[in-house]
This record gives sequence, structure tokens and C-alpha cells, in this order.
Amino acid sequence: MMDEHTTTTQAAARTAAQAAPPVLSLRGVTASLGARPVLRGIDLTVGRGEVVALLGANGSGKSTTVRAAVGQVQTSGGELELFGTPLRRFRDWRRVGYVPQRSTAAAGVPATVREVVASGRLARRRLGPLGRGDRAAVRRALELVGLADRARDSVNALSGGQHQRVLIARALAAEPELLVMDEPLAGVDLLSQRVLAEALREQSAEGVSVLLVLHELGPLAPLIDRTVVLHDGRVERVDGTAHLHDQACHPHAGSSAEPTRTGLLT
Ligand SMILES: Nc1ncnc2c1ncn2[C@@H]1O[C@H](COP(=O)(O)OP(=O)(O)OP(=O)(O)O)[C@@H](O)[C@H]1O
Repeated sequence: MMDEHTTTTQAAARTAAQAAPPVLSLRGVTASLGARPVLRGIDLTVGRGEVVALLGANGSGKSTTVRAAVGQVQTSGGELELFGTPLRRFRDWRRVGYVPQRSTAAAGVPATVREVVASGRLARRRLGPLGRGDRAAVRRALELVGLADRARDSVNALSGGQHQRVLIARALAAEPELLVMDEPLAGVDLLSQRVLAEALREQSAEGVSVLLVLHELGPLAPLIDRTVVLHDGRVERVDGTAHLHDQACHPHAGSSAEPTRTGLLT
């Protein structure tokens, strides 16, 4: 029979272990789309406050990985946890902000920039008038992406880059702890890229964790803690910050260098 001391020690150890589980953890995750196995055993961890970039050739499984992470693609094997909770039991979706691959969901709708961004608050609340906290979060999200002065404009009047900024602001308005973005810089003008890099830097400084699908690191390079390169549904290599300095703009340039190969990425 356990004495009181043992029980207390075990409880303390359990509490410590639970204190900071990774924000996102995939272990041996597999998934198929139709009959095609697309994820063939993905290991990936995003720690609290970390910024992780997913890289890899077209079709390597980057989008499918992040869609699995946000519960939009059903996995067929492995373990996937959000904030230490298995995906099948995870309900706290307001903690996760997801910006899908270039989407025009809001275009063509007679909505203003502010209305689209405010819809991001629906992750936290029921439909209805915005409260003071909601309004402040929407204002802050618009400021973060540099669109505060366009709040009343129709989203249809925006450029592609500005449109993407609106979609990112919509995710930020929910004040997520984990931000997942699929190719946020694709087709985005240079000014918007810089604004987004700055917005991400601020989010990261506040402790928000970020998982990004990218084709190249570009202006986001200084923010990234780790890159994970996928190949054919598996993790091919992982690089930490030191290695990144050598190849800030050429994520694939160092493939002949000594790679960090790992099964479980922690
Ligand atoms: N709905 C689908 N049904 C069947 N196969 C699919 C489906 N969606 C994607 N695939 C295939 O799954 C593989 C992985 O796709 P995924 O979009 O995850 O790759 P990716 O690395 O994000 O590529 P890209 O950089 O082109 O976006 C690709 O070969 C793709 O053709």
C-alpha cells in the first residue's frame, strides 16, 4: 500500500509533467486521402511559444499534416495530442487558430474587413452583439495586421495580400494559444509579408505557439525556431535555429549537410 509521502510525490511529479505538455504532438501519425496513404508516420512536436515551419516539396503532405492537427483530416493511426489532450477528446478549439491555404471564403460576401475579423470571435462566443472584450480583440487583431484603417472597407476591395491579412486577423481575433497557418505568404506582396512577419513576431513574443507551412522562409526566417522537412508523407529532416542562419532564404540548400534525423521530435 502506498504511504502518504509516495502519493504526494507522485502527485507532484504528475502535476509537473502536466504543467507544460507540448502544445501539439504527433507521434507516428498516418492518414489516407481516398485510397492514397498521404501521411506515413509523422512525428512532430510544437512546444509552448515555439515557431515551427513545415517545409517540403509539393505533395509531401504538409497541408494534410496541419489539417490533421486541427481535426479536419481523420488520422488512421498514431497519436495526436493538442495541449496534452488526445485529439478525439479535445474540445477547446478556441485555443487553436487555423488559417487555411489561400482561401477566398470571405470574398464575394458583402462584408466589411471588421465583420470578417469579428467572425473570428465566434470561436469563443455565441452569435450576437460584440462585448467590450470582443471589440478590443478585433481592434487589436486589425492593428496587428496593419488594417485598422481599412476596418470599414468591403473585403472585396482588398488586394490578395490584404485579404490574407484579414484571414490571419480573423484567426488572431480569437486570441489562440496555437496558430496554425498554411502557406500564409503565398502570393502575398512584399509589404504584406513584412507586416505579417511583424505580427507573428509580436504573437510569438507573447507566448503564442505557431506552426506554419511554408515554401520558403523569406522574411519569417528570423522568427523560426525549427524547420521540419517532409518528404512523401514522412519527416525527412529537422533543423534547429543554428542551422537556419546559414540558409535563411534557401530552406532546401543544406540538404547535403549533416541532417538532424530523428524519430520522435522533441
Ligand atoms: N482529397 C484528396 N484526395 C486524394 N488525394 C489527395 C487529396 N488531397 C491531397 N491529396 C494528395 O495528397 C498528397 C499530399 O497533399 P498535401 O496537400 O498534404 O501536400 P502539400 O505538401 O501540402 O503540397 P502543396 O505544397 O502542393 O500544397 C498529394 O499527393 C495530393 O495529391
